[in-house]
Amino acid sequence: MEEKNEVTINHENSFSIIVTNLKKYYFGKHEFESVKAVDAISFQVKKGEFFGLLGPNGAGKTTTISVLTGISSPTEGTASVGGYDIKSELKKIKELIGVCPQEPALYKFLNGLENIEFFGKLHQMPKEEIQNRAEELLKLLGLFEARKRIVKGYSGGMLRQLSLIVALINEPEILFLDEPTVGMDPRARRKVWEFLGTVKQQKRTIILTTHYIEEAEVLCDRVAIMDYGKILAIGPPKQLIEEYGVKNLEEVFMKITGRHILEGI
Ligand SMILES: Nc1ncnc2c1ncn2[C@@H]1O[C@H](COP(=O)(O)OP(=O)(O)OP(=O)(O)O)[C@@H](O)[C@H]1O
Repeated sequence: MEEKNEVTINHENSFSIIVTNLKKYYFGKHEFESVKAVDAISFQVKKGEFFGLLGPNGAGKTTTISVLTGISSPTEGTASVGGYDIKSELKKIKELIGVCPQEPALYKFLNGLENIEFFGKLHQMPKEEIQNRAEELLKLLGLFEARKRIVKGYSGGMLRQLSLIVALINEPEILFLDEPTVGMDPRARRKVWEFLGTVKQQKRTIILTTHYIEEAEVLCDRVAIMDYGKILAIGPPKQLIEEYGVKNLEEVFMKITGRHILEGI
């Protein structure tokens, strides 16, 4: 049930992301070592949409984000982000996006606020703007009190929250979140969901990867269910649940694959 589209790079169109027949293969020395991490996927994300890539470990979610954000190059296929081509206009794309990677990339020996300031300066933001934005985001995520603590002492959940703030510091039009709540306790997870609800109201486009069913159902306008590099189903959570005549997205996945999403995690 893939959405097929020809990529037409149009900076005024209503799509933030257009992915067409995208492939990312990792080649090993031997055939059996090669992996089709992303295997001919096509989808579009509308401006302002909260779009989820939902699937088990190894489904190809992170690889998809890596290709769309220029961390790795595609084996085949095309994609545009913010109207710019991922192969030839990466510099423009970098100006539009914020990325919250699966492994937070922060400076452990700086405190939380210093980390935010560092990344704000990289974006050439004025000092006062960085301060104001940092304060607002730290308060929204409940990290304000910990802002002057060295990051080395942060818990895994706090590191993810700080990583989220860093990804948002420059007010990106398009936000990529790779498993933003992994390892968080339910309270911290709900706090982040609430926060992301606020971010969504700011009309940003958000692409989230997750293997948490509830996260996809609560946050996403539409989800693409991925497995073994392919998109198996795509649509609004409620619509998919109805279409497959089941109770939740976990059961949609089960109905298609005969497996649980969380199997093996
Ligand atoms: N650099 C790499 N070299 C070889 N294989 C890779 C590489 N990166 C990812 N893979 C493989 O590609 C497939 C997809 O991995 P990917 O990390 O994109 O999945 P995922 O859905 O994000 O899962 P997870 O949530 O566990 O990160 C997996 O089989 C993985 O082992």
